[in-house]
Amino acid sequence: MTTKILVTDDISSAGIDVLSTLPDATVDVQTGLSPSELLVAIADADALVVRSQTTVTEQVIAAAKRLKVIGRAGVGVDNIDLEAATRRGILVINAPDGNTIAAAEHTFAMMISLARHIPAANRDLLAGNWNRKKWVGVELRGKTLAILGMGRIGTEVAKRAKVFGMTVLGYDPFLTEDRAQSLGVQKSDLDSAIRAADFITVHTPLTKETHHMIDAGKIAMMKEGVRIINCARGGIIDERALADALRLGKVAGAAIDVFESEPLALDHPLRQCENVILTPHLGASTVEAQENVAIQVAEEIVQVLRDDTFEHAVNLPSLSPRQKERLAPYLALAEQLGLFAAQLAQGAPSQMTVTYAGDAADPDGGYLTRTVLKGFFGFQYSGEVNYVNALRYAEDAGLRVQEVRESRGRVYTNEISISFATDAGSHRVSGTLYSESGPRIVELDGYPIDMPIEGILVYTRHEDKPGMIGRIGTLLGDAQINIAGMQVGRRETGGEAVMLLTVDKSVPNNVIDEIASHDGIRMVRAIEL
Ligand SMILES: NC(=O)C1=CN([C@@H]2O[C@H](COP(=O)(O)OP(=O)(O)OC[C@H]3O[C@@H](n4cnc5c(N)ncnc54)[C@H](O)[C@@H]3O)[C@@H](O)[C@H]2O)C=CC1
Ligand SMILES: O=C(O)C(=O)COP(=O)(O)O
Repeated sequence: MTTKILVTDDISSAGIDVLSTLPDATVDVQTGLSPSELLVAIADADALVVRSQTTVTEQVIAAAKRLKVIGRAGVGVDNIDLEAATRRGILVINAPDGNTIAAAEHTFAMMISLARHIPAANRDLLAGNWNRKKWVGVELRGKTLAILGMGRIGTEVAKRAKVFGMTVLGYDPFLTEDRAQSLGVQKSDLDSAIRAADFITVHTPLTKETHHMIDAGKIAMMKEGVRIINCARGGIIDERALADALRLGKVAGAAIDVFESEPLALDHPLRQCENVILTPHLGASTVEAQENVAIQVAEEIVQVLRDDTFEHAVNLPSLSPRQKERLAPYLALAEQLGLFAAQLAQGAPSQMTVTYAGDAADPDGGYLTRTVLKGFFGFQYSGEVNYVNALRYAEDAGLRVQEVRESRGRVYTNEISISFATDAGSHRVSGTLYSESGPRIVELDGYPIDMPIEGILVYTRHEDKPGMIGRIGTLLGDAQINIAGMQVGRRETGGEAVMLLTVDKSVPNNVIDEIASHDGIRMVRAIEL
C-alpha cells in the first residue's frame, strides 16, 4: 500500500520536495478544506502536515484510520488536539526553531512601528496629509521592556532590545538567574514586570495557564500609556479587555499579530481602535522561515515514516543520539518483561514498580518505562499500544507506575525488575541483558532463574515434593507438547518450588487447567513472548 502524506496548509515547496523523496509515497496537497472535507481526506492518510490554519480536532483524529504522525511546520501546536493524538498513539512533531528569527524580527518591527506610529503616519500621508506634529513618537532607548516567556523567540527579542538600549525584564518560570544574567535580562515575576514596563511583549505558548494571562486586572496594574505586543498566540491577552483599555487610553498602543479567532472577524472591537497595528498572523511569514520549517518538518516526517526516528516530538520525549544508542539493547528486554508481566498478572494491578539497576539505571526520560508498558498493555491491545500512548493506557487502567533507579544491580551489572500486586497475588519478574546472549529472565517471584526471555513458557509454583516435575511433564507430553528447556528453583527443601519450562508449541487452556487442578500445584501460567 502506498503511503499518503496529506498537506492541508500552504507550506514551502522545499518541504514538498523533501516529502516527495519518500519511496512509494504520494504527497496530497489540499489546502483550504472545510471540516467535513478534512474528515474525508484524512481517512487514509499516514501523515498530516499543517501550519496554524488547519484545526486538528478529536473528530479529525478519530476519522484518521492510518495516521502515524502529524507534522506542524512551525512552533505552536495549539491547533492540534494533542491529548486525542496521544491517546491514539499518533506522534506530533514540530519545527521548533525554524521561524524563531522571523517571529522575533516581526515583534521588533511591531515595537518600532508602535513607538513611531509608522502604519498610522503612512495611512495619513497616503490620504493626502502631511502631519509632522501628529505623529511624534517615543524612543526605545532607556525604556523598559517586559518579555513574558523567555524561550527561543523571547530570547531573540531580548538580545535585540539590549542593542536598542532598553532595560529588559524577563518573566518565565524556566529562566534561571545565570541565563538571565548572561543575556543582560533582569529575571522578574509577572506582576513586577508588567508594573514596571513601558512595552510588554508575550512569547509563551497558548496553554490553560497562559490563556488570558493578560486580562483586565493585569492591564489595570500597568503604567498609563503602556504599549503591548502579541506575536505569540491569540488568547494569551484578553482581546476585549485590551480593546477597552486602548479606547480609554490606558494602553497607548497595541500591536497584535495573532487572534483568539482567525481570520479576525470584521466586527472585532480591535478593528475599531485607532492606536492598534494588526497583522494577519505574519510572524513566521518570511521566505527563510517558511523554507526552514517546511524542510525541518518534512525531513522528520520522512524519518518517522521510514524508520520511526524523530527529534522534535511534542508528545514523546526526544532522546539524544547517545541516549538512543545506550537504550537500544534494553528496549527488547523491557518490552519482553512487560509482556511477561502481563501474562503473569491475573486481574489488573493498581500499582507497578519498575526498578532499573546498574547500567540500566541511567536517566532516559521515562523511555524504558514506556517500553515496559507497551509490552504490558500490548498483550491485551496488541498493535494499538506504542511509545506515544503507553502512559495513557496505564492511566486509563488506573495503574500507577513508579520508577526506581539503583546504582548497582543485586547480582547483575544491569537489571530491570517489574513488581506489582493484584487481588490474585504479588509478582516480581527481573531480567538482565547479557552482551553475548541477549535478554534473559533472572528472577521470578523471588526465585533465581536463568533463561532467555523468549518463546513459549510454562511457569508453575508448586509444593516441593517428589513427582511434581514428572507429572507436569507427563501432562504436557500427553498433549503432544515437547519440552525444550527447564529451570527449577526453591528456597528450602519441602517448601515451595518453581519451574519455568520452554515448550515447542502453545499450551491450550484445557492443559493449563489440568495442570492447575493437580494436587500440589499452586499456580500455573502459560506465557507467550
Ligand atoms: N506569530 C507567529 O507567527 C508565531 C508565533 N509563535 C508563537 O510563539 C510561541 C513561543 O515560541 P518559542 O519561543 O519558539 O517557544 P519556546 O518553547 O522556545 O518558548 C516558550 C517559553 O514560554 C515559557 N512559558 C510557558 N508557559 C509560561 C507561563 N505560564 N508563563 C511564562 N512563561 C511561560 C516557556 O518556559 C518557554 O521558555 C509559540 O508557542 C507560538 O505560539 C511562534 C512562531 C511564530
Ligand atoms: O509557528 C507558529 O507557532 C506560528 O504561529 C506560525 O504560524 P503559521 O505557520 O504561519 O500559520
